[in-house]
Amino acid sequence: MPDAYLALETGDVVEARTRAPGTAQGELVFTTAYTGYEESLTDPSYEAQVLTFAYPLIGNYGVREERFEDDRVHPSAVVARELTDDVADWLTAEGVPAVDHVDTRDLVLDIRDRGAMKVGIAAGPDATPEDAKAELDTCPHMSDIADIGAQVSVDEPVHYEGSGPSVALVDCGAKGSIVDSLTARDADVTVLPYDATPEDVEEVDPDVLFISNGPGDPANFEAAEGLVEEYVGTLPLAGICLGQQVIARALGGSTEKMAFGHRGVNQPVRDLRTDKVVMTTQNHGYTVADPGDLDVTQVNVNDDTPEGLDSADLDVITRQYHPEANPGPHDSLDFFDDVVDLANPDHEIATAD
Ligand SMILES: NC(=O)CC[C@H](N)C(=O)O
Repeated sequence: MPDAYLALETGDVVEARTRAPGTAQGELVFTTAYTGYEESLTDPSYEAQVLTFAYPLIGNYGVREERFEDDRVHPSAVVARELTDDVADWLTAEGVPAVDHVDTRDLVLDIRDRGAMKVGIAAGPDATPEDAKAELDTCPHMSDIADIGAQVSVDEPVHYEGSGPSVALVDCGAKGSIVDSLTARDADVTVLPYDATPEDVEEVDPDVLFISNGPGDPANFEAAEGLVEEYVGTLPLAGICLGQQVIARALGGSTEKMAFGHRGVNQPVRDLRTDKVVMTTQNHGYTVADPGDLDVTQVNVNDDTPEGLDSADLDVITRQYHPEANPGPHDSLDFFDDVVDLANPDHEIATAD
């Protein structure tokens, strides 16, 4: 007997089994990643989304805090073919609804056909399809969640002492492993709130300004865009995922929503300078449509969307994918060497031509 329901924007109601009770709403997205569920479920970029795992069994190697990217679960609900008790217990304790016994192959095909869509979920002994529909009816469009940055960012600056270059990391929902990747290279990292002002940056007096990943529409991160406009040409700039999108927007470019985005750990990316392909971890639903003053240096092999933007003149390097590789292949960890090297006056940025 089903005791959970997913109300889709298609009008369909999908029956499921409750693994963690509650009601939830959000944008229904899927990841094809077959490992890394702890990292994905604690990735702030998944805020306000309902995460469907395309891989059929999730949780088979337990739940360990040392693999978390943040101190809480970010998707508003979780959908799978089968979730282990470890994951179900964790999500129950976190108060995040989770359902399984769903034909996720079918659901993923729906999302691919229709594009990312809103979903309402009701799970638990008293749940009804009407409860799920009521959640769907009040679910905002992702781009309309204007304060999404406030839901995922630090409130006050946080400092990680290091002997190397100073990096101001604007926290639009930063994954912990981005901080770790910088501190592992001796960077002195100050994490600033998503709405940091130029005065906040001046207090840090960084060598590099870094805009982090984060959830939702990059258009809702105006303060970070303002920092890029303020410091381009004065400070070297770097960005990952939402950071790439914010930097492109600030430098005369634009972003747009994708049909269903890229979420997984085997997205192929071609470097236009070397013609080499690397495998990457991705989690995004928006993309840079116009790179503005930046050069496209890397593209997605599947759909040609920009994966890397650089400018030697403006001193900027960005990636759309997640080079910190938690989870995922380690092919691109050297991006962080390049970020730290931006503080070196003799650094060189190789652009595509
Ligand atoms: N991981 C991210 O930073 C995601 C960026 C943005 N929220 C998107 O969905 O495209």
